Amino acid sequence: MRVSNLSFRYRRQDPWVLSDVDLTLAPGDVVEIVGRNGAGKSTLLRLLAGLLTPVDGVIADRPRVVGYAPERFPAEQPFTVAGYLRHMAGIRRIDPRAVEIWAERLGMEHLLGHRLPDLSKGSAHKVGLAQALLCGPELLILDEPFAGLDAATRTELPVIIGEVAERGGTVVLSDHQGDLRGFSGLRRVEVGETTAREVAPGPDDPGEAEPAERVTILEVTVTASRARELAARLREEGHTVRMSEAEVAE
Ligand SMILES: Nc1ncnc2c1ncn2[C@@H]1O[C@H](COP(=O)(O)OP(=O)(O)OP(=O)(O)O)[C@@H](O)[C@H]1O
Repeated sequence: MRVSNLSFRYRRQDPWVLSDVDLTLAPGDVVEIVGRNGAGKSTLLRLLAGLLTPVDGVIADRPRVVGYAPERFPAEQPFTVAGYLRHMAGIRRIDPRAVEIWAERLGMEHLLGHRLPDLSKGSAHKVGLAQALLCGPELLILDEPFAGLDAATRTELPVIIGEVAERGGTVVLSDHQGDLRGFSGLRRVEVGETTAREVAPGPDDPGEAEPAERVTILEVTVTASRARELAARLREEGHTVRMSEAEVAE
């Protein structure tokens, strides 16, 4: 995906938020957008997601399936969590049973029957994350995804991000709290003074000097009835687990 000479302002009389931005994002990239408050991080994320249109310049080769989780999920909607997520799955032609799988993964199965407007801030935020992840995004855009998350989900989210990247997806996110610092291979793009430029990884990042421990993929065949329990146990131990489509359909 290539961003060329991108410029954007919200209204004709407004100052430019971004001007002449060039950026290349490759499959498997995980890119953190950094910058001070008001620098234009959310604006750039919305442009990348295709929710805003550049005033000048182009965004080419955007992947087909885009998942976007906003900084603040609009919870004032007349749905239950399950109703909303199933509806989103329907729009995206996803097996609705994937809703339960993501709900479990994000620790929100107990919320499926709750009404969206009644959710706490953190729970509403999880619904925003779930709808972005449901579609199996090739481009995943997350605006402050760690904000307000409980400890278990804060630990799980980098694993999920790693899985999306591992299967060739591109992940772009803002992360004020620094939860992704130390993520191996993390690229960083700084937004400020209307420009966006690649900057070196922060001091906590392992970068190239300290390669991540070698990993291997182990395929395990297990009866469908035991799959979820085993997957949960392996995830608790910190492993990345991906289940086959057959299990999603169980
Ligand atoms: N809908 C909008 N209409 C007009 N101006 C906007 C709109 N949204 C954002 N802006 C302006 O665009 C600029 C960039 O805002 P943006 O939200 O992208 O910054 P940010 O880096 O994400 O900030 P923060 O770190 O506080 O979330 C700011 O000056 C903001 O006031």
